[in-house]
Amino acid sequence: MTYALRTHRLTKTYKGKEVVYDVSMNLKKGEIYGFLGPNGAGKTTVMKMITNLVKPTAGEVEVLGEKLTPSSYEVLKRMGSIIENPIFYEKLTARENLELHCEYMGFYNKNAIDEALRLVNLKNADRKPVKEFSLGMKQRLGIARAIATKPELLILDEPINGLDPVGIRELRDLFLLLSRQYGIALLISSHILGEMEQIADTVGVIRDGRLLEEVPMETIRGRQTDYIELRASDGAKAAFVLANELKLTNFRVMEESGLVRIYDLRIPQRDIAQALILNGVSVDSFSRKSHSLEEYFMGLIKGGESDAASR
Ligand SMILES: Nc1ncnc2c1ncn2[C@@H]1O[C@H](COP(=O)(O)OP(=O)(O)OP(=O)(O)O)[C@@H](O)[C@H]1O
Repeated sequence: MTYALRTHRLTKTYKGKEVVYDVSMNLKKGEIYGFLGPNGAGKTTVMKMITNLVKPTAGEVEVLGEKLTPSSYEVLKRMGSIIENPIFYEKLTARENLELHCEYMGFYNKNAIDEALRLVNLKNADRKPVKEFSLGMKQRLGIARAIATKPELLILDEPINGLDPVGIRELRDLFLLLSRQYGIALLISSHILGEMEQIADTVGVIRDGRLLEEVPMETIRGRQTDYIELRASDGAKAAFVLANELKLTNFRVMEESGLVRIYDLRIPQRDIAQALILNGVSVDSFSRKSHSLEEYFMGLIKGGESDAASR
């Protein structure tokens, strides 16, 4: 197996406090890795260590098979990144910003700049000064800058933050294109789980500086369970009908106000609705659902919290 990026027991301590502890991540070539965690979990610190902006207290980073050292200039050229908000020369145009960056990186190639602007859909805006750009355009320009030097690995810290739904969709399509057509591996941090669910191949969940889990999306999908969710006028009464009239055991009343989830899908929805109504329970909504990444993630985070509380 060839990896684009691996970290081995990466640890960072600030003033005696471990903000990242023992993080071992494995990002395969060409894949999209969703790096998920709540605010303050340590995502940016991990990414700064990966890009050599911060020195690890302990542990190692391996980029494209090479161990990172303070003088790893060559391998770092094969990696593009946006950590925190990308900063540009505001008075210069998109193209001028990219030209300066490529020259600085020792990689000047007009075609690569054209292609990067085209890929992020800024070809028509390339003569505008950056100060006239929207947040979404700036994010896309940041990505154009990161890919103009043809990297094999991209590190993107919360690229979706603050974007509207259209901006998010554009970036999602771009990430898929970069990974699937250009074979670039992407490490993308986010706390917007729904977005990662749609594009990630692997998900790593970090909380309190610790990597709680690293798992292929396929495995999470395999764990998903379908259920019927209904909102009844009376949760307790609905439970009584489900247990006694329909002989169901695998269901849960989520809220006393009447939100019920039924995991046993053998009885048709129509029969369930009928039994409830005949027994004086009205049903406001009825739908078939499945556990999303959001619920999986919340389960992990909450599991952590209750462990901590019981310690
Ligand atoms: N230079 C520093 N000195 C001291 N503490 C720091 C420093 N940088 C980060 N921290 C702390 O490390 C923890 C992790 O921060 P980090 O920015 O890595 O989290 P994050 O997951 O990226 O969160 P966010 O999404 O809010 O940026 C936080 O408690 C933060 O206050």
